[in-house]
Amino acid sequence: MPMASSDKPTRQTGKNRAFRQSLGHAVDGLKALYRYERNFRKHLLVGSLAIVAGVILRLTLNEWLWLTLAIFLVLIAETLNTIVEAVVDLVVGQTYHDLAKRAKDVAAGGVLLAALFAVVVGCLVMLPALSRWF
Ligand SMILES: Nc1ncnc2c1ncn2[C@@H]1O[C@H](COP(=O)(O)OP(=O)(O)OP(=O)(O)O)[C@@H](O)[C@H]1O
Repeated sequence: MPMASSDKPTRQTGKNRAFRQSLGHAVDGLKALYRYERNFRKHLLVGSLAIVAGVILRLTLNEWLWLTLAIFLVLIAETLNTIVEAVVDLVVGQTYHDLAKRAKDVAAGGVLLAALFAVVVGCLVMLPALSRWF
């Protein structure tokens, strides 16, 4: 999905000079993810619900580690997918290209792998926690 090219009104193309400036651009990246990527918002919502469930079910430290790893892996995979989509669109625009399709499909496959891992972790963590709760 093409993103707007005017996200950065400053139009900076050179290196960042300060940590605060780098951090600002990283936060802009997260805002763009949230604003333009529907799947990122969905994964963020599911991850947040899993955290609420984890608090209610009083997960152990070990369970929290696995759960947060799974949540962040999905969000990072979605970030990489968005990068690939943006770069492919930048290079080929609306033109069909087999390599563009491969790049986008592989990036989407990476998100699917991370999501499957999250489902496995969710089941392995939540089921024992649920059985402790009842
Ligand atoms: N330039 C292109 N050339 C060939 N195939 C393309 C091209 N652009 C997109 N596609 C195909 O269309 C699919 C959807 O591409 P699109 O850029 O719309 O992703 P998207 O729907 O935003 O993905 P996501 O669901 O991850 O947000 C890609 O996975 C790919 O198979």
